[in-house]
Amino acid sequence: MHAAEKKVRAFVRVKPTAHFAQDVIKFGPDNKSIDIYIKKDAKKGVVNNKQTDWSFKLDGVLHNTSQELTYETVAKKLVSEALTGYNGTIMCYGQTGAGKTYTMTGATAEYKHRGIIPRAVQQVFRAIACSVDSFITVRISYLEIYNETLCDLLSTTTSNDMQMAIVDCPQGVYVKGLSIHSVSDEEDALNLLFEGETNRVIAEHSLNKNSSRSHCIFTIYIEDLYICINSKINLIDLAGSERLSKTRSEGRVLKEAAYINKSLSFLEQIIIALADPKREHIPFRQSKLTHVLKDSLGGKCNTVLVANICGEALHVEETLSSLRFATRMKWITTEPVVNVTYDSEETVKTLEKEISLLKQELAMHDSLVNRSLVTYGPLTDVQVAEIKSQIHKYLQGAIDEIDIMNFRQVQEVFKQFKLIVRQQEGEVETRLRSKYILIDKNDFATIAAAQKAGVYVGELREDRTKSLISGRDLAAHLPSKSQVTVPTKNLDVKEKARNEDTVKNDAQPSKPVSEEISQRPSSPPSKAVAFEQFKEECGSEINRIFKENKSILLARRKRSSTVARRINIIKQEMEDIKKALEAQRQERSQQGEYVDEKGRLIIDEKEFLLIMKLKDLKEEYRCSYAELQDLKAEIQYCQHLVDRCRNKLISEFEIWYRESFLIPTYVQNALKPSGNIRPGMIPINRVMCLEEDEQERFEQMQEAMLPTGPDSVAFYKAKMKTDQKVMSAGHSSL
Ligand SMILES: Nc1ncnc2c1ncn2[C@@H]1O[C@H](COP(=O)(O)OP(=O)(O)OP(=O)(O)O)[C@@H](O)[C@H]1O
Repeated sequence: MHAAEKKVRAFVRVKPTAHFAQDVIKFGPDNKSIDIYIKKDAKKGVVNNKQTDWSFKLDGVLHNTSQELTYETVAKKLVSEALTGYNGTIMCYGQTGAGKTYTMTGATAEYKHRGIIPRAVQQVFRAIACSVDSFITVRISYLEIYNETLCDLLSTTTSNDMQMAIVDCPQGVYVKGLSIHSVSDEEDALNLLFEGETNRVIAEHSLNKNSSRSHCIFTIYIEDLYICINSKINLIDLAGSERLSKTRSEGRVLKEAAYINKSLSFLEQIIIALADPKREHIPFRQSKLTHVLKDSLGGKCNTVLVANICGEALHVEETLSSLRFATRMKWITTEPVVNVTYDSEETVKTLEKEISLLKQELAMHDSLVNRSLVTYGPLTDVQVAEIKSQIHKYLQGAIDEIDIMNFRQVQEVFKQFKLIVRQQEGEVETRLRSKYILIDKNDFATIAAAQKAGVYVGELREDRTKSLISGRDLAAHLPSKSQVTVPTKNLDVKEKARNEDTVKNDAQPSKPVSEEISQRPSSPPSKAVAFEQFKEECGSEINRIFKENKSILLARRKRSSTVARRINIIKQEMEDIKKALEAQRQERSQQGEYVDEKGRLIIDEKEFLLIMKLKDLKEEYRCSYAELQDLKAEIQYCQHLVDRCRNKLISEFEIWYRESFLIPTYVQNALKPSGNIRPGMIPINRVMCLEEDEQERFEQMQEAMLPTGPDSVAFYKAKMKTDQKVMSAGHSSL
């Protein structure tokens, strides 16, 4: 991809102070230039050639500028370009205490004062939330360079001296051994930021007790798998740049200051070298800092520098040094390019070559098996129409097979079948809708109303979120008491039982939930007592159906044992008749048998009657046996319904009991009819956790009361989690 040349952008941010040296520091009206005036040193005598005033031109002067405006000016564009595949680097440079960390991370106690990193994280996740067809992954790393040692601020292993090294590779520089963490949302990313912050090595320093003596690089890696681009945003908080003499350091702090000075002066050298187009070799490897920043400074990256300065006259030397550094940075040119995960042009070429080879291979294969008419290109309209007609013939039974020609044709055949299935599904649904009313399965109120009115409510298997109510118009059916409630066969007893129960039900309407809440006893009643109450009130409908099914089952069982008894009697009677017939036959054979002119045996009337009786009994036996079989099937079916009703009754009772007597009042409020949670929707474990979990309650309260609105929730949640971790680490170390 062709890269357009760009300059590094440099801004200066002035830390607010009550003692601003207005005679020394002057801002230009364009808000881009800054002039420094130093009075001539009288001690140096009349001949004093030392320069006393300087003028610097930058991309912007941020004086008395809010964190928000600073972000808008410095970072917003760079972050949005990172989302389109450009690497970006933002660096804060300046003396200790000048506001680098404030600019980069910000004050973590207050959302309004958050710095560039949390805002960049928010911008990235907002962009992800807004994009419809992207598949973006975000990962985070946090590196610290302290005394020329690489340190992983987010290391998950206990020993941090795992071999970390800066590695140059064709894709750029990376730190081997640095942990990179996937994050799914803003809060996740902020958790890592705050965790890293607490891990930063803090050294005591005579200028600022909490001065950071290390360089920190927070990196956001973005990868869009959908459009195959990736990028990273390096957000760098450099160590204080003050000169050694001024720090009055000693011992370890002196050593730290020496390292810092060395790496920053190497950084300065690199910047001078980069700004010189004639320079061929840039000594990036001189220090860890410059090596890590190789991509960000001289590379294909958008780079922004913020020089943080103090406004007091006392710090004018450091201010001058920082402004010089910023001006030099502005000379550097970069060539930002989109990082494509793979070279699409090259891939297309390779694939085209492969396709043409495969086509040749196929043609050769076809000619070997004498298949000369096969084509492998996309199907024409005529070919698609031919396939359609074949499928219709196949479905009508006119043909038994569809000829398979090639893979495209097979795909088209499946596509056409799918279309036909969809079309038929649509027709079936239209037919169902003309006969039934579909209601949402979770719309318990409507379902309960329908059931109460005796309307059969079934479930559509294809779409389990819908329930099915028979009848064209629910309103028309609700008052009707004659609808079937349970999907049984024509069971005669159910009608009467239901009508009786429905009348009872109508006389005892369920109490509204809010009323129940207000009447809640101080301690929960025993389950046995509560169960009776439940059956009378909320569970009356399911209890009614349960009782109804049970009575049907009992009736069927009674009938079944009557029929079984009758079968046994018939069997006994048949045995007796068979014996009597046998005796008759023996008697006949002893007395001599008579036959008619056609040679058929003649029997007496008694024997004839016995045979007829046996025939009737056999028929009765057959019918009773068939009825018994039917009854057995019905009993099994009814038993199944009774079991289901019993289970439902018990499970609904359990939910009702917990929600009525065990859930805390503030959750009860959410369960009120006006609340967005309906009874039975909250898993009880979670509800009980809520009661125990003060933490979560606190979070809820925070969400409701945050002064800066819902945007700040992720920030405060992450902050709170980090504080808790620190506190618990503190407790455990006590
Ligand atoms: N623009 C600003 N507005 C308000 N307060 C600021 C601003 N800049 C810095 N501060 C405050 O000044 C103090 C020092 O700032 P900060 O810690 O950011 O300095 P630093 O340059 O990062 O120092 P170090 O080199 O030690 O990391 C902090 O208390 C910070 O809140």
